[in-house]
Order: sequence, then structure tokens, then C-alpha cells
Amino acid sequence: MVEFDRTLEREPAPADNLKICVVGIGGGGLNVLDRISLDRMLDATVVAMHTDVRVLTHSMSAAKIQLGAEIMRGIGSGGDPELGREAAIASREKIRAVVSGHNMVFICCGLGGGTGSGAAPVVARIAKESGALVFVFATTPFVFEGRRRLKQAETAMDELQGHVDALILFENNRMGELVLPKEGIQKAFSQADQLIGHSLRAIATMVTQPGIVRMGLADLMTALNSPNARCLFGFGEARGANRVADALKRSLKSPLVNQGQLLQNARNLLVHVAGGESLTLSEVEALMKQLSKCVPESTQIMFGLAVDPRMGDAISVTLVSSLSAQEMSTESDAGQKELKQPQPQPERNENHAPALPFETEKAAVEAEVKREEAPEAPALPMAESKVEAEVEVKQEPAVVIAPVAVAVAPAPAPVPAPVAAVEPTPAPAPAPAPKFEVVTSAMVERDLFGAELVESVAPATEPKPQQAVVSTTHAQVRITIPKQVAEKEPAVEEPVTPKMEAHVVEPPPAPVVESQVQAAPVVQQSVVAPAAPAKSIFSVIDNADDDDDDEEEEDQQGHEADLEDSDTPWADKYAHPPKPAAAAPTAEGRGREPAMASAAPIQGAGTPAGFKQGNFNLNQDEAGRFKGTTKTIVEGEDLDVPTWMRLKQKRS
Ligand SMILES: Nc1nc2c(ncn2[C@@H]2O[C@H](COP(=O)(O)OP(=O)(O)OP(=O)(O)O)[C@@H](O)[C@H]2O)c(=O)[nH]1
Repeated sequence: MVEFDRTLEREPAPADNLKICVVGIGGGGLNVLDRISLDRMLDATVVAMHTDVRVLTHSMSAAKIQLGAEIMRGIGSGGDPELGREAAIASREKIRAVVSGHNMVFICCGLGGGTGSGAAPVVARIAKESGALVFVFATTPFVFEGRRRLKQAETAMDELQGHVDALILFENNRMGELVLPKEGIQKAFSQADQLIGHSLRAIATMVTQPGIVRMGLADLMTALNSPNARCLFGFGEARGANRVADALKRSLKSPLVNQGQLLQNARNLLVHVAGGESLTLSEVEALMKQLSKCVPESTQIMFGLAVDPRMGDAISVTLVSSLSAQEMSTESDAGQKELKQPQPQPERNENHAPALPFETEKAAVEAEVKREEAPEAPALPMAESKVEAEVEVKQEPAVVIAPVAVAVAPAPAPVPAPVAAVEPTPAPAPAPAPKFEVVTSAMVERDLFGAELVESVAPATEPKPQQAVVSTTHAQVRITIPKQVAEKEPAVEEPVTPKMEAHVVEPPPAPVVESQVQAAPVVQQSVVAPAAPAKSIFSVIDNADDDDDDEEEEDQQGHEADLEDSDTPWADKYAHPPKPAAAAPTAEGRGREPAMASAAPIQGAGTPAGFKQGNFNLNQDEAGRFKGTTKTIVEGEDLDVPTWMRLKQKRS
């Protein structure tokens, strides 16, 4: 019988108490460190190191080391790796104190500058001397940063190779594909930092997390151990019904594996699958079956599996491999060429994308197709394979949309088809719409600036029937309103009423006016009226009263002939003129009231006080200039009867 003491303490497995230290060096390194801290990716000691004290101050890390404080005086290395190296050597004791006691040291830096390129090899050497496994996660410069930086980065890589267990390189150029071209450079850097952070966490998780199928450090070393190795790294995470297919697709779309093409020459491939408690064996089986189609048979696949309840219903897939720099550049070029050529879609799917033959994935793709098609792509007659490709593109906009689209779009679709599909969508109606828009804007302008801008609206909007009315007005306006105004208000302003015109026209009715006025005779009548006042009978009487005797006689003689045949009612009326008082209430009389009112008081007012009118004496000797003439008035004659009437009565 075998006895087993349950209380016996066993020595814990090495991975259970692994201590990890993450060191960020230089500007790029500190940015990655901040990203890791922000995302709370890792349970580790985090230390920031920089020669530039200002950048160091802004780091989120709790532990900070100012490299070469005395020789650099807080100023950065200015892109000189030699200064960065000297600064790190000057601070070597501080560095040693921080990294010692850790089993794994992850160093993050951007190569090409001064501090990262110069200090990282020194820190790596110190960490290695302390007995830790050392992984360096480093970026290589963008091509546009210039040859000098690239050269400095290569030199640093050579120096690092001798002191690290794995050098995991992230090409900034390739990571630019993580974001759309229109997105800012900040976004590009941020995405790159996030990817580095993910890979760092994935590797740490792989070797530290207890798993059903345990991934050992030895496995990791094997996967990463290529001469002058460049890391191939892919990471994908997904939830939901198609989480296996989605997570695998995302890991293969990582720019660091170049859409999976770089895996074609990988000798070792480390695959780590992690999921919550709902992760099933069939899911893992399906995933590995599909993945095996993306790598050659000769590739050694190292598999790790971990179940972590904290992941919920998520599944993550991590791919790690390595190629030599030469293999990487060759494969990369070949891959780029393939992407640039209009590549037949099925071939791409077959080789690299785990989409179609995989049953669960196929279902996922179909579901996605339905989702994507519903609102926006109503009538595009694309082949099924094309639709699938399209879906792949839309699914993850952040990851390499452009290359995939370039590869897919030109290939099988006949050019006229999409055009035909698109043409029907714009309805014929839009054609007049722009005109309305123009009118609308003009009307708005009219609101702001008045009638001047209405002119532009008028031709489009005015209905024809109104034009007749407008034209009459128009004629009047031209005459009376100053020229520039008349030109600016040609046709629209119906509200410019005839009444207004009448007031304006009043002063000088020029000949032109008369011709124009014909168009609106009524209006002009009222306008001209004051110039042709109707003669009142009272005015005639007044005039007759004012005449002296000579004029009276002339009148008498002048009218005699006329009166011969004047038997008209007018004559009767004239013979019996109405009393002035009776005329006052009439319409015409009202118009003359001021004159009447003034006439009445004149008689009394102009008469001197005490004046007494004398009687007319027919017998007087002195008869003025009438002396010696025949008297026409005889005794007893009614003097109220005018002379010409008295004469007429005498003749008859
Ligand atoms: N992905 C990524 N790369 C970065 C970032 N910052 C800088 N880099 C890259 O890293 C290289 C080195 O830049 P820094 O890290 O700022 O330089 P340094 O190591 O601090 O050196 P000095 O500033 O010269 O002292 C650059 O040429 C970039 O290619 C970043 O935030 N993300």
C-alpha cells in the first residue's frame, strides 16, 4: 500500500511563481508601457527608463530610472545610440537592482533612435546576467524615417541578438496597415503599441497560465529561435456563435503574419488557444483542423490550451513563429506582389483564409453576409465568393482593409455589372432638385438682402398669368423710380402697387409717361386729376361777380350770339344757379371747401367799418365812361337779372 501525505508541501512548478518585469526604454518603449498599463494587460513589475527626463516624467509607470542623469543632464540622446549606451552603462547598478529577482524580463523599445537602440542591449545584458529569460519586443523604423535610423536599428538588432532569448520585431511599416490611410499618425502608433502589448501579454500568458495542454518555455523558445529571427505574431479574439472561426481569421489577418502568407515557410508554429469554461473540445478540434490548412505539413505545430473563467464566452488564438530576416523580406515581397495582383479569390481562401471549407466558419460567414447585405448593398450582383471576400473586408476595418480590397475588387467582377446595378438606384427625380435648391438659396438671400436677390428667383418661379400685371407695374416703375432701382426690380414685386406709383408719378407727367400710362389708365386718371380740375359753376359766378362793367358788357356782346340758340338745359340751369349754401355738402364742393370758406369772409372782412353801399341812380348825370351811351337798364328792371338776359327779354 502506498501512503500519501496530503499535507505534504510540494515544490511549485516553475511557471506558477514566474516573476515578470516589463521594461520600457526610450520614447517608443514608454508608449508601449503606457498602453500595457492602461489596458491592465499584465501582472508584472513595470519600469520606465529614459535619458529624457521630461518624457520620463509623463510616464504612467510607478518605477522610473533616469538613464545617465549626470552625463546626459536630463536631455535625450538626440538620436545617438552611443550616448544612449553610455547613459545605460552609467546607470547599470540601478538597472540591475530593478531587474534582478525576476524570471522573465520583457524589454520594449523602438529601434532607430538613441536611447532605445543604445540602452536596450545594455539592459538586456544586465537582465541576462541576472539569470532571467529575456524577450525584447522592438519596433523597426518606418522607411520614411530615413536610412540613418534604419542603420542604427540594424546595429542595435545585432547587438541584442547576443544577449536575448528572443527578439520579437515589429515592423512599423507593416503595422501602418493596422489603420486606414486616412487615420492620423497618432492612431497608427497607438494601434501598433496595442499590438505589441497584446503579443507581450499573450507570450506571458502562454508560459505562466496553468493550462490543460501546457505550453512550456522550451516550446516558446523553439518557436522563436531562428537565427536573426523576426517574430511572426498573430492574435485574434472573438465571442459569440462563430467565435472559433472569427478568432482564427483575426489572428491570421495580423500584419505580422502578412495575412497568413508568412506562415508558409515557418518551421515552427506555436498556437495557443484560450477560452472560458464554455470552450468545447470540438471547437478546438475544428480550429486546429482549419489552421493546419494554412501551414505546410512540414511545419511543427506546438499547441497550448488554457481555460480561464475570466474570459467568459471569449476565445483567443495566439500564433507565434519566426523567420530569419532574409526569409521575412523575401516572403514579404512575394506576399506584397501577390496582394497587388488581381488575385483569384478562391485561391486566397484556400491557402490563407480559414473561411470556406470550414463548416462552422462557413455558417459564420453566411450570417455575416446577411448582416452586411441588409441595409447597404441592395442590388450588387456579386458572385458568392466575392460577397464573402467583401464580408471579410468589412468585418475588421482596423486590420488591413486596403490590401484585401485591392486584391479582390478587380478580379472577377465584370465592370458593367456593378454599374448597371448602381444606375437604377438614383431615381430620375433628382434632376430638377438642384434647381429648387438654387431657388431656395436665392430666396433665403432675398430674405437677407431684399428685392435685389429676388430677381434671380423670379424667372424660375413666377407663374405666367401674373406677368401681365407685373408688366404694367414694370412700365410704371421704369418711369418713376430711379433707374438703378427699376433695373433691379423688373418683374417680381407685384406688391409695388399702383397707389404708390400714383404718388410718384404726380409731379411731371412726361410724354413717355403718357404712353406708358396707357397700360394702366385708371390709375393715371386719378393721378392726373389735379391737373385738370372740373370747373364748378360757382367759380363762374364768382368770376362774373368780380368783373367790372366793361367786362360785363364785353361778355354781354360776346355771349349774345351764343345765346341765340342756347335753349339747352344747361342754359336753364345757368339761369337759375343754386345757392352757394346748397352746394357745400356735395362731393365736389367738399373738395373746394377751402376756397368757399375763404371767399365768404373776404366780403365782410375786407369791408371797412361803417361802409354803406349806395343805391344805383339811373338819373344821375355823371355816368362815368358810360355817359352819353344808351341806357340798357330802365326803371323798374330787375338788376339781379344779367344784362344779356335782360336784353334777350327786351327783344322778345
Ligand atoms: N510603434 C511605435 N513606434 C514608435 C513610437 N515612438 C517611436 N517609435 C519608433 O521608435 C523609433 C525610436 O524613437 P524613440 O523611441 O522616440 O527614440 P529614443 O529611443 O527615445 O531615442 P532618443 O529620443 O533619440 O533619445 C522611432 O524611429 C520610431 O520608428 C510609438 O509610440 N509607437
